Amino acid sequence: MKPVPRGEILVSAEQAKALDREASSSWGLDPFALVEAAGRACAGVFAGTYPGLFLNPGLRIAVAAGSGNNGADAMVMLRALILNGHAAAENCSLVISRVPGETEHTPGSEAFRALRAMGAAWLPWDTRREDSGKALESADLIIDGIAGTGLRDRLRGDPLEMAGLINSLENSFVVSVDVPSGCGDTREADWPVIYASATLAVEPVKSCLYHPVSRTAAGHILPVTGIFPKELQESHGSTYLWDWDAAQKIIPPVNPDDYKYTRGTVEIRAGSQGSAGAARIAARGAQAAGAGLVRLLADRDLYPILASGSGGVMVDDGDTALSGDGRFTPDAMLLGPGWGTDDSRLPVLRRALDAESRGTALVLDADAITLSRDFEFHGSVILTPHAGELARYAGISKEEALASPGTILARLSREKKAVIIFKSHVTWISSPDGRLAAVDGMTPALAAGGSGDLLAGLCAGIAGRTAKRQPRGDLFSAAVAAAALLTAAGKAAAADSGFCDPLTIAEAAAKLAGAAWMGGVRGQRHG
Ligand SMILES: NC(=O)C1=CN([C@@H]2O[C@H](COP(=O)(O)OP(=O)(O)OC[C@H]3O[C@@H](n4cnc5c(N)ncnc54)[C@H](OP(=O)(O)O)[C@@H]3O)[C@@H](O)[C@H]2O)[C@@H](O)CC1
Ligand SMILES: Nc1ncnc2c1ncn2[C@@H]1O[C@H](COP(=O)(O)OP(=O)(O)O)[C@@H](O)[C@H]1O
Repeated sequence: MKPVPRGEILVSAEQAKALDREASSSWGLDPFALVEAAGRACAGVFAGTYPGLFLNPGLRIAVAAGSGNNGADAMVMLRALILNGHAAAENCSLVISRVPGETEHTPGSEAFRALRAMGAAWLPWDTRREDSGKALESADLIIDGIAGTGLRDRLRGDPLEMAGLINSLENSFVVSVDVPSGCGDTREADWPVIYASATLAVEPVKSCLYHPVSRTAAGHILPVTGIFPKELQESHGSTYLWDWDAAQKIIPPVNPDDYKYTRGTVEIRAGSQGSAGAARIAARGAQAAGAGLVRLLADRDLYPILASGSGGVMVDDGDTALSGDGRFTPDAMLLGPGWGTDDSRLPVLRRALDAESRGTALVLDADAITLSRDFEFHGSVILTPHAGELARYAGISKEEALASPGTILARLSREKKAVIIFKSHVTWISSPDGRLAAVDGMTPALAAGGSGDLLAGLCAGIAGRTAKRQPRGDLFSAAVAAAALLTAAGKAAAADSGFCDPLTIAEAAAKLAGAAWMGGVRGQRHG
């Protein structure tokens, strides 16, 4: 049987703890074995990713360790770096929040004793603060193991002071183990956190790393694998991290014998005075995602502008044209990019929702999200809010949305019977059936007006294409693929053209989507 394409599993701290318990009771992996495996794997991944750091024979490394297993992981990592010849024990120090008692037998106490025996300096933060500070200040590399998934509430006390000092050091490389200390499932924007250069994300990767509010603290996220059996992780995770490589596989390619009507048809209502560009970008997005026909219904005063140079998009006068009165009934509709929130839009919205109740995929973006707030959906809607729009729509603050996207979206998707794409520098996607996904963004090329219009178009294009194959098909997959495609296109366009306009990003998306969904299907029909 072919494996189902999947992203990477993301878990909450609770799920990680449940996994640890099961690993111990059913797989013979006790905490000592897990810490040993995690710490060694962290050393391997880190040394493999940053070989240049270890060219310095006098490299000074300091571990900042709390009293839990996160600190133990960090100490085992240091021990492995020393044993593998990456650092000399006499150049290494341990800054610890608590000295383990002589009779204590925990993964942390054992790792501490091993390093002490190897000759690493050790400094308790509370009684030797000045020396501890000097050890951290003079380190080229700081390994942060102050607190991981055992964090309760916001950082306080000695760990907070240690984190404050580490954040003030500009010239050292800081690598956090598992999560940057201070980062947790409930972290809010003003909670202190270590800002790491890189984070060794011990599998299963913790979802809080991808909460928009904490993502920048994690720096370069490096997955550390080979610790838990895959089956065990699968049974504890419910959220997946998708990138374009994985996401393109969940959408079927076009068929060699497809015709424009069978490749998926899309109808778009977008643009108003002052934002005609949004309509053009959205329409190009739908084409770039592979739709066979795209029809744009624009306000009468914009119609002549948009119709000229429409590049294959069928542009019509939206004041008189009705949905489905062209040559095709759309497989997917998109309402909203640059549309305005005037009440005169409501009859069109009502008709679109009527079509949605009969199974037509409906993407509601920007102004259409605001307009549809009090309407009921029927399972075929995709909403694409950014933080401000989500906050208004759900009656919460922007900060809440950015801090706890999973919880908020899961509830809202279920209540509204809609797939939701929550856009920010990390994009989160939820489905009414409980599925959750994140797409890492961190692509500043997309932080420019028009990227959201492009996403809406890509989304409608993919939804139209898949709806043609399977009426009432999986809109969640379409949404995940669209978000992953936008990010990949943003990166590709930035690499080629630097700061570029959304139509250039649309061209990059068309290239990626074409390579994924048009190649390699010779002699084979799909769907
Ligand atoms: N399956 C996995 O994911 C695996 C997980 N593994 C690893 O175990 C880690 C979890 O270890 P854990 O449960 O022992 O707790 P941990 O993160 O070390 O935190 C405890 C420390 O934090 C401190 N502290 C807490 N709250 C605080 C606050 N508000 N403000 C200040 N301090 C606070 C607390 O202080 P204390 O309460 O002692 O004063 C103590 O020092 C996990 O992240 C991963 O690295 C791997 O080894 C194997 C596989
Ligand atoms: N720094 C970033 N990294 C990754 N993606 C980003 C970043 N900034 C913005 N984006 C993406 O760009 C799009 C912007 O959408 P939106 O704010 O609606 O823009 P507009 O309304 O101007 O089209 C979203 O898909 C968002 O996820």
